[in-house]
Amino acid sequence: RSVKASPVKSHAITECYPIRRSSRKTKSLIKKELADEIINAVQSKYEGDLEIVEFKDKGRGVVAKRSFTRGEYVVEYAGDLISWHEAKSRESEYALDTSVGCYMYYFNARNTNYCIDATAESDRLGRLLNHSRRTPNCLTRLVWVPTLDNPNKELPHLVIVAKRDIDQGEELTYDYGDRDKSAVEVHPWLKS
Ligand SMILES: C[S@@+](CC[C@H](N)C(=O)[O-])C[C@H]1O[C@@H](n2cnc3c(N)ncnc32)[C@H](O)[C@@H]1O
Repeated sequence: RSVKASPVKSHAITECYPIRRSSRKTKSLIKKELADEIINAVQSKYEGDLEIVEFKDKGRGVVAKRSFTRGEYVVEYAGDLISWHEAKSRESEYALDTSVGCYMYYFNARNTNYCIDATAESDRLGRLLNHSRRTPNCLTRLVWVPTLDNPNKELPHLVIVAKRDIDQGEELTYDYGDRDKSAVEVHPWLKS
C-alpha cells in the first residue's frame, strides 16, 4: 500500500469507510501473504483443529475438527530432516522390525536430496495422515522456513494443504505417491 504517496491522509479514509483490502491486493501480495501464513503456522506448530481417529483397516488417521478451504494449510509433516544417505541407513534398521510402518518422506529441494523421517512416535499429527491415491483431499507442499534462532537460515519443511474444500469430520488423506511395483505388491493399500 502506498500510504506515503497518497495525497489523502490514510486515517481520513479509514475513519469513514472500511478499506476493502482484498479487492486491492495484487496476485503477488496474496501469494506472499499465503506463504507468510504457512511460515507462521509451521513455526507455531498449532494442530488444534485436528483429531486422531482409529480406523478398522488403516490404524490411526487424522480427521478435521473444522472445515478447511482449498489451498489452506492443514498440518506439517514433521519429523527429523535427514540426508538420503542417513535415511537409507535408518531404513535398513527399520526393515528388521516388521511392526514399523512407513513414515519416511523423500524429496528434493534446491538440488539436494532430503528425507523427513517421522518414524519415531511423537505428538505431531502430520505423520498420522493416511494415503489415498484415488480421492485424496490434501496434498504436500515444500516450503522454506527461517529457523527461529537464525532468521537468515532457512530449512525445507513439508506441509500438508487442502487440495479442495474439506468439511468438518472428513478424514484427511494425501497421495503418498509411491508407484513402485514391488511396494504396491507388499502394500496393496497404495492402490486405494
Ligand atoms: C504415515 S503412517 C499413517 C498413520 C498410521 N495409520 C498409524 O496408525 O500410525 C503410514 C501407515 O499407515 C497405514 N496406511 C496408510 N494409508 C493407508 C490406507 N489407505 N489403507 C490402509 N493402511 C494405510 C500403513 O500401515 C502405512 O504403513
